Amino acid sequence: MASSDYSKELHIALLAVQRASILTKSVFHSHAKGTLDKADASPVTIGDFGAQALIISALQHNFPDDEIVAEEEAKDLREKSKVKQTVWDLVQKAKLDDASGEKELGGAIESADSMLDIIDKGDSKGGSKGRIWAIDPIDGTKGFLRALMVDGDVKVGVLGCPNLPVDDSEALTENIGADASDAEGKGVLFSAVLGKGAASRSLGSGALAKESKIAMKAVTNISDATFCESVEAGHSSQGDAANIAKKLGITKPSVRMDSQAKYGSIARGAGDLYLRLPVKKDYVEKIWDHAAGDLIVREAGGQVTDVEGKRLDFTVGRTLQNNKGVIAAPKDVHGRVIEVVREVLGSK
Ligand SMILES: Nc1ncnc2c1ncn2[C@@H]1O[C@H](COP(=O)(O)O)[C@@H](OP(=O)(O)O)[C@H]1O
Ligand SMILES: [Mg+2]
Ligand SMILES: [Mg+2]
Ligand SMILES: [Mg+2]
Repeated sequence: MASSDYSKELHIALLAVQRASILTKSVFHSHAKGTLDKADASPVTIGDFGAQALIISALQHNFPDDEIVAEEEAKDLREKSKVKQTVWDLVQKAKLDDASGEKELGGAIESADSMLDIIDKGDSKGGSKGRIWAIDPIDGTKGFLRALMVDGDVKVGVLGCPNLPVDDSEALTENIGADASDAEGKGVLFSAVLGKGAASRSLGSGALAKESKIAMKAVTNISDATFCESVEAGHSSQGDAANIAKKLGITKPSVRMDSQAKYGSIARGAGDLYLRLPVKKDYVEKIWDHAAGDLIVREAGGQVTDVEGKRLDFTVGRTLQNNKGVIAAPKDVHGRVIEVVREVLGSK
């Protein structure tokens, strides 16, 4: 039975991210060598399917009664046997260096067909009752996210960021996009448990590394703040962000970064604000893009809301249909940021 302090959930989620990152690294490396057939499916898609299968298999082994909301579905794989085989080959090879960790995750998946069924176990409708995991097998091409919600509250959040340095003094000096290199020695895992603070550790491929507590940086003068936003202009309005920054007196250029690495970066004080400003009126954010980041930033001393200042509501299904955009900032300055966000968005 699951423990009440969520230590087992955290441990399994962390190990599962490490195992999934072994697979995604191998996808990116084989793609670089041109061994994957791009005409069949993009390497990112292959990585997404494989990572989702590995993660759900680990969660099911440990928490068989939990529901899972995951981004991908196996439909396309069922129709394309060649891609299915490619994913299956990758999944069979992705193992932790550490045999005891591999055992804790339930070991290998039985067959290619059971892999497809496992991928489709991520089809929960979500909601406000019971234990539900939210999973993004690969986010913004190279991050990983998982979070456990219980009765609509995020209790455990884990983010894997293979392209962020473990030491935050190096972070936010450059824009980190989809093509950032996957150099050895890089990679960080962020995590949080509700009420117990946030931590980071290096992302490895076997037993878990030792964690260090993280906290947001205090912002005494908001004009000195650094803000992050999406690399993709279609995901967050960079024009609105520039206007908001200007009104706050911010002169530093924004740091553009893929994935929920933005949440992890501000949570450890490498950067201060995360602005995600709606581009399309009808786009609804997905819970797997935000559940872990929301908890990690709040446990590091921040506040996370939508553009109107409402907390993100994870209880209404697979999407955040009650929210628009995301504004994350240290608690003390969050209210001021929202004021300016409303001014700028309201005057459009
Ligand atoms: N029009 C849109 N507005 C906001 N987010 C969008 C979007 N279209 C896609 N996304 C989401 O943005 C995520 C990446 O976020 P970011 O821009 O911060 O890197 C994508 O995750 P996936 O890459 O997992 O599909 C996707 O879910
Ligand atoms: Mg996607
Ligand atoms: Mg995503
Ligand atoms: Mg994804």
